Amino acid sequence: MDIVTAQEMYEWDQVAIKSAGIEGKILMESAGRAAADVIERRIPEHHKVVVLIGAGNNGGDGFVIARTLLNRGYEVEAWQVAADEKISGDAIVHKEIFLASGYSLFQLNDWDALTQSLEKADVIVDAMLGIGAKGPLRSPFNEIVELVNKQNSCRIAVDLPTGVPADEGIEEFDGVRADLTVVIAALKMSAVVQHTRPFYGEIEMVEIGLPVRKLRHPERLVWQRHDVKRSLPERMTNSHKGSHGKGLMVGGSDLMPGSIAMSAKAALRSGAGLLTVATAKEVIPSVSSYVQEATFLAMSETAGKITGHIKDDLQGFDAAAVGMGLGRHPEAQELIEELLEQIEAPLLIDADGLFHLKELFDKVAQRPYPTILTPHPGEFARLLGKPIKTIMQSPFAYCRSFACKHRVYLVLKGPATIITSPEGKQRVDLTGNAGLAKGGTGDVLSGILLAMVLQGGSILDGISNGCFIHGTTAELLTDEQHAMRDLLATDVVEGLSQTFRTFS
Ligand SMILES: NC(=O)C1=CN([C@@H]2O[C@H](COP(=O)(O)OP(=O)(O)OC[C@H]3O[C@@H](n4cnc5c(N)ncnc54)[C@H](OP(=O)(O)O)[C@@H]3O)[C@@H](O)[C@H]2O)[C@@H](O)CC1
Ligand SMILES: [K+]
Repeated sequence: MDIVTAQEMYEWDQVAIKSAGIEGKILMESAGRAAADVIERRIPEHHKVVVLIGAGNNGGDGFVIARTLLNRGYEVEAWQVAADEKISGDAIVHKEIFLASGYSLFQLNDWDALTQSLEKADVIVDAMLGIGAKGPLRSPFNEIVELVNKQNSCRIAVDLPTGVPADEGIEEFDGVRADLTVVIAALKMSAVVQHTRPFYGEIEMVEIGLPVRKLRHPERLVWQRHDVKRSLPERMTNSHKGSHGKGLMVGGSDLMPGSIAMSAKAALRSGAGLLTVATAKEVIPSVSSYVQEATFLAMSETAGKITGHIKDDLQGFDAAAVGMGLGRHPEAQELIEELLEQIEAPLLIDADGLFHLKELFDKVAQRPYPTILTPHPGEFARLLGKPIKTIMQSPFAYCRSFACKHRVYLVLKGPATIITSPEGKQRVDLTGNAGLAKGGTGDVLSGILLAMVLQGGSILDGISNGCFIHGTTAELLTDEQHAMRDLLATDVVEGLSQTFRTFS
């Protein structure tokens, strides 16, 4: 599923009109009818529907929705909330069809009448503004949005909730708080950005007949189950442990032995062939009691933290991960530096491994092998030297410029995890739930990602699949055995087999 900016959506529109000869009014008819189908499926026949119609093409969709629902016998009041002379483009055509079909249109001459109508409505359809909204809402839209948000009715937005910007990066706005948004043709960026996402409510996308093969796809999409099915490497029946990669995991300390233990177990549960855990000597017994399948490399330590250099040969590994439970002591920086220089394979850096990374950016960019960074927003903010709030208002832009500049794969973790390649391709993983908001789940994710990288295929597909599998496991577990409150990172490790079975 593509994620587009308003500009990209307008370009698609032009391709449809100019290259494929699909007129705008046909697209509008398709959009409106498809949205009406969604609405019809959601509401009982006796429900009273009010459709709020603006002046542009979003309003045009509204005329089609109102007519379609009236044709199908619903009780609908269509309210044109913009002045007649403002109605523009294809919306004029659909207003004429609406009127010529014998239906009456309410106009905003009397606020009391609109208020009463909204108060009586079971469903309010918001077709006032879509991707064409610019700047803070002007009158009467600002007042109407406030009024709509006060009602107890079900609010269904068309394309995007009125007032919500389509793109990222806009902080100040007020918008309709929708229960459901029927998204037209592609997800708009704001649908997955933290501060705008809640305005959308549930999301359902409709297809409107755009010429998909002719469109320039933005290399920014939601990674879905069918993508995982298509790209997850198959396990051959004649494979052996060496066929699935030899991984190295470096981290752990006396006060955080669980991090690396869960990470290692998650890697093995996700298909890693062989795994070596390099950790402080005194930590090995507690890690090995949880992960019997791993081998160990005892690192020299001071006060329970890894301090020494890796003496062993690092050449034989197919991928490595570092940082889980490592600690933030100064010697950790030297260790990371050493791994950046010596690991001749993909290297994933997580958690405490990211703490000193700012000082090592030049080493990261110089690596001729892939580097994968998996920060949460706080860690990413530290890497960028900017406030979390600033970054989370424009996460796509910050992720892309960072990944391209430092030549890394970046996994910005969150309810909408953004995965970016060094070339700037972006995928969003929307799986998972609040059950994952717990200590240790990040370590589990790192283990899964290491295993995915070890098993071959493209790195971008592998880490996208890993994020999907991690989130889906939480969903499966909270659907069946667990509540979000009690779900633990170790449950996710043990639940992985359930998820993998859905892909076999
Ligand atoms: N493939 C496609 O693209 C398809 C698109 N489709 C649909 O078209 C929608 C995009 O339509 P669009 O471009 O006409 O913009 P739209 O959202 O209706 O807004 C424009 C109106 O808003 C007004 N306005 C702006 N800012 C404002 C503010 N702050 N406060 C108040 N008013 C403000 C502006 O007024 P103006 O600034 O011009 O005075 C103008 O009247 C899209 O979301 C989808 O639903 C489908 O039909 C089929 C295919
Ligand atoms: K809308």
